[in-house]
Amino acid sequence: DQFCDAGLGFDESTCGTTSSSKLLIKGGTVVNAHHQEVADVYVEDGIIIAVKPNIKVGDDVAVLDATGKYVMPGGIDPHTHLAFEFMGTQTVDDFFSGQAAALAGGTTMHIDFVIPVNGSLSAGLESYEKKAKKSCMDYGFHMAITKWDEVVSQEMEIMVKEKGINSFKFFLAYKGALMISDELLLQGLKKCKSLGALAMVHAENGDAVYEGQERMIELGITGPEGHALSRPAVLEGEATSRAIRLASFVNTPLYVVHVMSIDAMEEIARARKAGQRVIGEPVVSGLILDDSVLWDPDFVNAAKYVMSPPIRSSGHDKALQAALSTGILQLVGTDHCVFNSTQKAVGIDDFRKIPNGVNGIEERMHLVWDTMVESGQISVSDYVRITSTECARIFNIYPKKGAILAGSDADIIILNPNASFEISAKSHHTRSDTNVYDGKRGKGKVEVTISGGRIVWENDELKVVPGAGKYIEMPAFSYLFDGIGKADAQYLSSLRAPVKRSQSTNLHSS
Ligand SMILES: NC(=O)NCCC(=O)O
Ligand SMILES: [Zn+2]
Ligand SMILES: [Zn+2]
Repeated sequence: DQFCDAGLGFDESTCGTTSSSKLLIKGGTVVNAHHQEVADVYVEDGIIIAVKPNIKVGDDVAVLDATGKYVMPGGIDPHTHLAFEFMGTQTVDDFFSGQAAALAGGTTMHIDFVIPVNGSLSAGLESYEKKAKKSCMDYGFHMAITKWDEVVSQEMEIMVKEKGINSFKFFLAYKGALMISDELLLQGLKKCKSLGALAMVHAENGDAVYEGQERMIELGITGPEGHALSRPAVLEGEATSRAIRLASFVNTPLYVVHVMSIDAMEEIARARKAGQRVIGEPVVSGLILDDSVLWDPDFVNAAKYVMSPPIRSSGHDKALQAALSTGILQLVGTDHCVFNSTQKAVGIDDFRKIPNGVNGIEERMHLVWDTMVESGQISVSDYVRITSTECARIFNIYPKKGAILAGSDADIIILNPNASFEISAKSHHTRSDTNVYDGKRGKGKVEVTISGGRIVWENDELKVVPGAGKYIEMPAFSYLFDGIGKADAQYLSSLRAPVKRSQSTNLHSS
């Protein structure tokens, strides 16, 4: 058995496999999204075989003592960008380094966004399949739609029916690059609905953002603060509202990615209250940071926080936390999209050129625990729901993922609520030289990560194997589509009801 250390100087070519295929986790509190109990968890060949008290095993089984600790499903990050070519450069984390960082922080699966090549979905998928060959943990794909024609429409069908992709992202921002029109969004929503695929939106008004950027430059505001000032929350609220209303018009479920503001969150709350199927995904940066950092006189420090939609002023963070704890927002992502300080420095004289994106894949599980559970805002079960189970349900891979149940994949973490964590750009596992959470400390530490039945993180050591990660196909028609057809049928029959008109007295022939 040979493992690979994911630290600096790692040589992917020298790695072998693997650890004991039989594992018993003893005496921990096993937490699922709807239940928790003290029990043992027995794992064989990457699958959970049994969850019950006092499981007896032979000497050939590796035993982990989890007494006094929580045994939970590994995190699933619904929103990442690894090896992403964006704004003239490429993210520093690829499918190996990003996933290694994830495992060190208790995340055992992520869903990344395939970007089409010149609008071609199949070319985009081919390129991401190559990038993902070095994966050391399980992953799935969403796909962006960047242009519209008959070929794209047919390729969407292939992606869903043959390639295991059940979600498509529409960018309403990044004018001149990824941004699409309302006309395309409508076509895309209709196609998603017919395929049982989930439409996702990056909700900012890209035309207005462009206008806001011009304004800032005219005013001579060229630093990172110009990023926040040029794309205020009202533009996120507008695009969120527009996308939600168009999804309502088509009657198809909608997933709003990186909800960063009260404005966007309130649009989601309103729609959900009216019975619409809208999912809201806050990301860790929006939950715990505020935009004061963008005014830091040190460019390197300010630029590392540039992402879109921008991190908002203090108050939005707390409101998003409250929305998460009360079910207005459903799950937490990261939008992990990392550029180092040299890459960010391209925008030293013009904030519009700073590559957009922040880290989070390694930090999400700790920061959500500390912010939401330690503070008393949510229960441990709800923690499992918002970091893992809800994602698995939305993308239709539950209970293979997102649960500690017999038959589920053995993606498991052991979290010690009495230990503490500290985040540092010096010791983190992403390839970036900066970290937007540098210096943050908190309670609750992921002491063990098990991925596909193998212990990959223990005693602060990472042992990962490139190529060990599997592509997880995600079937269409998740629970979000249940009943959509019935609602359509009711609507249609209401339209077909004859209109009773009396003979008009004003119409008479001469
Ligand atoms: N969010 C961000 O700034 N970068 C990644 C691309 C996106 O998700 O919009
Ligand atoms: Zn986005
Ligand atoms: Zn993103």
